[in-house]
Amino acid sequence: MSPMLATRLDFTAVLLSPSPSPPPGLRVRALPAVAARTRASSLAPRAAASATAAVSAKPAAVSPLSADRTVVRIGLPSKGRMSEQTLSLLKSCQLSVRHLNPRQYTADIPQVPNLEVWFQRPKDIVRKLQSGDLDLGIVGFDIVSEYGQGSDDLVVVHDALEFGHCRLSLAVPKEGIFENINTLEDLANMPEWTQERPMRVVTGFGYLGEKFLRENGFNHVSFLAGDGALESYPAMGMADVIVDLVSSGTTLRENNLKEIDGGVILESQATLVACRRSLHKRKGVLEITHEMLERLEAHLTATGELMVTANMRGNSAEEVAERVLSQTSLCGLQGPTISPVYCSRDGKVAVEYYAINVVVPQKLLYKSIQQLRSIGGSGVLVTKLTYIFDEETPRWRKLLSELGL
Ligand SMILES: Nc1ncnc2c1ncn2[C@@H]1O[C@H](COP(=O)(O)OP(=O)(O)OP(=O)(O)O)[C@@H](O)[C@H]1O
Ligand SMILES: O=P(O)(O)OC[C@H]1O[C@H](OP(=O)(O)OP(=O)(O)O)[C@H](O)[C@@H]1O
Ligand SMILES: [Mg+2]
Repeated sequence: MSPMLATRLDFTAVLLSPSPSPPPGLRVRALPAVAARTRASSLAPRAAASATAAVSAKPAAVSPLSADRTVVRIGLPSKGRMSEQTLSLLKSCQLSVRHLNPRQYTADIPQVPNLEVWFQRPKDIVRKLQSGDLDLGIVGFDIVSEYGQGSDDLVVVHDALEFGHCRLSLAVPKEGIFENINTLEDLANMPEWTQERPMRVVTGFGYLGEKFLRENGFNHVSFLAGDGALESYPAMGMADVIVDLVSSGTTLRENNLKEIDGGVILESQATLVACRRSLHKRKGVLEITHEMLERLEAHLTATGELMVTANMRGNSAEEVAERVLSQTSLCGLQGPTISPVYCSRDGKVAVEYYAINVVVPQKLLYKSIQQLRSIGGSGVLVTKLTYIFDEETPRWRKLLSELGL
């Protein structure tokens, strides 16, 4: 069977009929704001927020939560580039996954006794979270949005796990009839697209792609579903434009394609997602979610920060503090910690040196060392940080309020 499935969608017809309402029992809500973040690039995600707007969604097969399952389940990507990075992030949070046999789809995290790991394809993680067969999952926001379709069954617990960064973007050929097409508006207004000859779009993101083009005034569009190497389709004459993930932009460039202004549909990175009903009803899910969230937040806050310790001669802690605070790179999280270093002088306890502990961003390390030296710092030690736990976890508070707890 052909790996592709051609879907022809004439928007003239689609737009004339009223949008179907969401099926009963499926409240469509805005997903968290990863998509709405603005990017520094000139390709502003014009309709990024639209990917979160209310739309019709097919109901997932929602089964009642199985009451006889007492163990909590998390789904992790079984393949693809997210798989290794997910395991490595969990390991950095002391949540190492013990996977005895690579052909087995289950594993565990010894640190969290009541948690079972299931390796699944990313799209299946989303589907199984919706059906309640998984309670938690780590998956890209692109997959959550495409397969979750705004469903209220899913709750994004952590929206920025800081890996798997990419964007879902529309791209067109650089040359030929697209040579002077630089914006979404230019593309929509091309006289070439008619009911008989619609703009042919190839994508693996049929739901998001269709919704984006419909909401941006495209009238004559047909879709072709493709799984990979989509950048080859225009050159093969099989599609006019593509809607696919872009990270560095290399694949587009190497295949003579370009992004256009307003063509970014969604910004994505890895997220921790939960099944709403599990959070409410399954024993242990909320507690495990809390622990994972605390560890992930504290670890990601600590990433890129270093602890710098140095000794400095001085008459008092205050006098040393004054010197340290005069340097802009040495202010730490809440100012430096300064403590006396005790030594024995003529049989008595004396203080000649003070130890300074300060957390500095990794990128300011060298500047901080220079500043420490300039005010008399010596014996500088630099340590990586595993966690920075704040007084409270903002995302936990947000989750509780989202759950009405
Ligand atoms: N080029 C990229 N750079 C960074 N992250 C990406 C890139 N492409 C995809 N991703 C992210 O990684 C996730 C997994 O994509 P990947 O292509 O590795 O696996 P897959 O889609 O399961 O495999 P396949 O493409 O073979 O079907 C995507 O859903 C997306 O969130
Ligand atoms: O902007 P870039 O950094 O070049 O990355 C973008 C490419 O990465 C993904 O493909 P992948 O490597 O997963 O191959 P696939 O097409 O087989 O899925 C995506 O589908 C693009 O083709
Ligand atoms: Mg891929």
